[in-house]
Amino acid sequence: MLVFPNAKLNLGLYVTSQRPDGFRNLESVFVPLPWCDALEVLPAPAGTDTTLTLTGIPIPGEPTTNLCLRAYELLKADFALPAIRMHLHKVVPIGAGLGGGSGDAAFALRALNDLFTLNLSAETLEAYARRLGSDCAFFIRNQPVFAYEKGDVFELVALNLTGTACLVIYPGLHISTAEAYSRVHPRTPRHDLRTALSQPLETWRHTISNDFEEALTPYYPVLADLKAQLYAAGAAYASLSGSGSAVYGLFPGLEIPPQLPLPAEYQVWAGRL
Ligand SMILES: C[C@@](CO)(OP(=O)(O)O)[C@H](O)COP(=O)(O)OP(=O)(O)OC[C@H]1O[C@@H](n2ccc(N)nc2=O)[C@H](O)[C@@H]1O
Ligand SMILES: Nc1ncnc2c1ncn2[C@@H]1O[C@H](COP(=O)(O)OP(=O)(O)O)[C@@H](O)[C@H]1O
Repeated sequence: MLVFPNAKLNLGLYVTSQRPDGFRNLESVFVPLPWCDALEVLPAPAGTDTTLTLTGIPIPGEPTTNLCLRAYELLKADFALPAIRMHLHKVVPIGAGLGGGSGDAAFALRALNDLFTLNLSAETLEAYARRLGSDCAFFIRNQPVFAYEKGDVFELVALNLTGTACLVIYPGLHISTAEAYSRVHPRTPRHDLRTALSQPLETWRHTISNDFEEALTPYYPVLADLKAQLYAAGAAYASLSGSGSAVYGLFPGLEIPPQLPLPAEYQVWAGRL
């Protein structure tokens, strides 16, 4: 079975309070971004062990800690799964605020559910996904949502950005999510995100923000430079995604987003949502 785990963008992100479990409560709207990895999951030939092979962007850490294998181990603890062969071709930048690893994990759960006819509901798959990471559950249903608590409880939002031209720029800075959270001071959101997002997209730049952007820009000034370049190129809205370091711009009036003169080592996704 071949699946294409996509990434996500955060439209607004407010870190609202510290939780007793060490995590933070947040409010954000998550939307799918069609920047995709490729993941193949097959039953292993008889008598062979489970394997994961990797190509594409190198993933830090031992392959045994890869979220795809962790997803398999999680289900295997509860169901009599046979050994499998997995291959992940990594395309989505890592430590970018695009949830690439979380998408892989959720798509691995979904693929295993389908391949071995486990008949698990989306709700049950979300419960497994939550155990792999706060972002993972979003990718089970993979539709625009208002996310709150740890970013793993959702309400559907009536937001349709399908077809909107979008440019995503990853400047090559791997910002660890834990480091990013440690630099943010939780506070009450200045705006109600759902109300702000229900207004025309052109108003968002005055009403919606990402708390990580303010906290991280002093350490990584390139984030502000990229955002300014996106606005100068005509973006109606531009922001850091998640805990960075990817910055995106939305260009609702255009068929395709503009090209920016960026260093060759930056990774860029240009297309329509
Ligand atoms: C910031 C966000 C916003 O969408 O995305 P990314 O920038 O990573 O894509 C998410 O909250 C990232 O979720 P995820 O990447 O799954 O984080 P996890 O693996 O669960 O946690 C990594 C670390 O981040 C911190 N963390 C994460 C989520 C949360 N609600 N509060 C936290 O304090 C904790 O220090 C935790 O140890
Ligand atoms: N399949 C995977 N793809 C990407 N990162 C993975 C994967 N499995 C485990 N990881 C680990 O997860 C961390 C980053 O995850 P990722 O979701 O890309 O971050 P972010 O959401 O901040 O962009 C890295 O430290 C990486 O080692």
